[in-house]
Amino acid sequence: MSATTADFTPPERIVIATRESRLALWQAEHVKARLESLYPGCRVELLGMTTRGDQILDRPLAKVGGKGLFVKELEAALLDGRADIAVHSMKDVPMQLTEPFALPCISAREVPLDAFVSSRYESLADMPPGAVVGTSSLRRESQLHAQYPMLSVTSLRGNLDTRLRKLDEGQYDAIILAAAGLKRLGLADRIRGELPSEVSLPAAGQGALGIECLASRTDVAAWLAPLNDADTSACVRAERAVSRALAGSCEVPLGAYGEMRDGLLWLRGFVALPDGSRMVRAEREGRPEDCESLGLALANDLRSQGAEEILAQIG
Ligand SMILES: NCc1[nH]cc(CCC(=O)O)c1CC(=O)O
Repeated sequence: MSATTADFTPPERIVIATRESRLALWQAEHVKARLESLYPGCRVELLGMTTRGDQILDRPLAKVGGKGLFVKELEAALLDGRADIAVHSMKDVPMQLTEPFALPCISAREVPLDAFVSSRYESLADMPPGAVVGTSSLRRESQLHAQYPMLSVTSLRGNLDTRLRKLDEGQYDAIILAAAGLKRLGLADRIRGELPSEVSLPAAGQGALGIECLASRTDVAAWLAPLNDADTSACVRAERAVSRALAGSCEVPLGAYGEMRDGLLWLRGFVALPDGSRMVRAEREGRPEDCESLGLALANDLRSQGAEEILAQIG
């Protein structure tokens, strides 16, 4: 049977809106290559854009308006038809998408774990008291404080290259980054070790790519369908439901991580104070079809242990 049926016409041209950081461009090129191999006759073009988020990357995101800053300009290009799709790290996509937009595709996840990067030390356990660990998120910070109270945890900003440069200049003894980003940029050799999820529970969506388009573009959703990974999609949707229910898109010390285990989705989450002095955790297992309600149930488990009080203190 031909690929062309009454309700499916293969694309002739697809324009991908992307941020221009090295990581964003890698991700857009990756999706471009996959679309080109799926649809050999199709021209796939990148539309690079600098977002407001990129201009202020060295300042704490929570102070300047949150993660939405990285997607707004890309969404503007979808709205006015300059682009058909936008490729995102799922971790950077606001938990609540606004009305005309949809995320029809979440592709197979790269390693979701955080990575320990250091030229001085082998591992967190190897670091002496007072050694300085740089991290860009309250989620990592709170977990480090809770488990390695004798280390000095300080903030680390900038894109991946900037963060590695700051480490190499000696401003930190070690830094924690998402392993997926390092691998995508060919920097896997910088990873001294991946932190197990028991040590650093990942952020909702970490390691997964999502493709956004206008909800009205059912043609685009059909083109993207083969790139969707059902397991990753269920896990990430469950993780985002936890985060959405508790915190929206704000930068808070919250982790949510789903894994498929014997056909079931095993979901874990936590909420903590940045200094790690209080932390609530929960886990649940459920059917992947029920991913959203599983996430909401886990958020309720965390609430019943005081998650909202903790978040209010950070407020
Ligand atoms: N917040 C920045 C960001 N967004 C996505 C990644 C890494 C790749 C991914 O998680 O998919 C990173 C870097 C990091 O957290 O170290």
